[in-house]
Amino acid sequence: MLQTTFLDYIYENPLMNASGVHCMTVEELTALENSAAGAFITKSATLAPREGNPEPRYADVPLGSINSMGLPNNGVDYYLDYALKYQMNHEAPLFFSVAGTSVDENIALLQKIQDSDFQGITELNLSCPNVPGKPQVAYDFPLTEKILTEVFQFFTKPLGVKLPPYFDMAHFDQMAEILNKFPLTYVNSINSIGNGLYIDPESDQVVIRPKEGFGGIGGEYVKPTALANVRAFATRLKPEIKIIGTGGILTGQDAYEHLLCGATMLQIGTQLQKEGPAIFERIAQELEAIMKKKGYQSIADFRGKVKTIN
Ligand SMILES: CC(C)(C)CCc1c(C(=O)O)[nH]c(=O)[nH]c1=O
Repeated sequence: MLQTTFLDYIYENPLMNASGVHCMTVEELTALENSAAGAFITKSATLAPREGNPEPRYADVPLGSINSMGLPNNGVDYYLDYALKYQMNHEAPLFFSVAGTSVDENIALLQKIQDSDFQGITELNLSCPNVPGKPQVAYDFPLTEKILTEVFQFFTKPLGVKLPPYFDMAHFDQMAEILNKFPLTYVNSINSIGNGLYIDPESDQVVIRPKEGFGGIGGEYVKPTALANVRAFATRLKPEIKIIGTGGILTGQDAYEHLLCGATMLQIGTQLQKEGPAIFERIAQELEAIMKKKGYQSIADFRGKVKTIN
């Protein structure tokens, strides 16, 4: 009932982890393999391993989470090694995330993947930092177009981009116009809402050490923004660019709403961090129950069919 075709492969369901959550180590990735998740993705990798920011750098809070991890990861070779082993005895394509801390590093990372035997799907995290004083890459439209132009000179494998949220109709239009120029497999929207601040009510203190407590926000807080971004891109991008919906998925109803907005695959971050991989079974069951109640046999029956008020 939840079968989902993505890039010519039929996944059991559209549910997967969001990059960064439960995907840093082989152990965590293996647990996702063994869960009810239809697919899964690795932690955004850089060329060299990175320690990341000093802890505490992640905090669960009542309505979501806040993080300023600083891109801790075991380096691209660690994840490529895992990916090449994984694809030897699994059919379902693995999603592989990369996030260079410079344009050059992004190109080097993708060149490495292009030259490898990796057969899965690559996700370029465009929330990666830019030169100090300039906004993240995905908020720098000319730079985004420059990077994608350079990438598609040599990269021929399936590629998606992970985007931060946008909050202005002109930005949806401008970003979609750029993305429509490239043979992208998908757009993953949204990444955490950048630079939020959470204060502990007991201690009057922020809850993460880096950046004086400023960090990306996930969880319930972000669903309306996530749904808007999914819908905005689903209605602006050429049909061959699919949408992966991420942000604020805690229940089957949240998953259903992302699908109504036009998402094909669904990524879960904060609530996976809170609940563990058992969440995939729960959300799959809740989503199936909603579909049954509404008389749908497949997701294709309602994907993208959110109603407006005419
Ligand atoms: C924010 C960056 C560190 C530039 C990229 C990695 C990342 C992080 C992170 O590793 O801090 N956290 C997120 O919520 N989203 C991300 O894309």
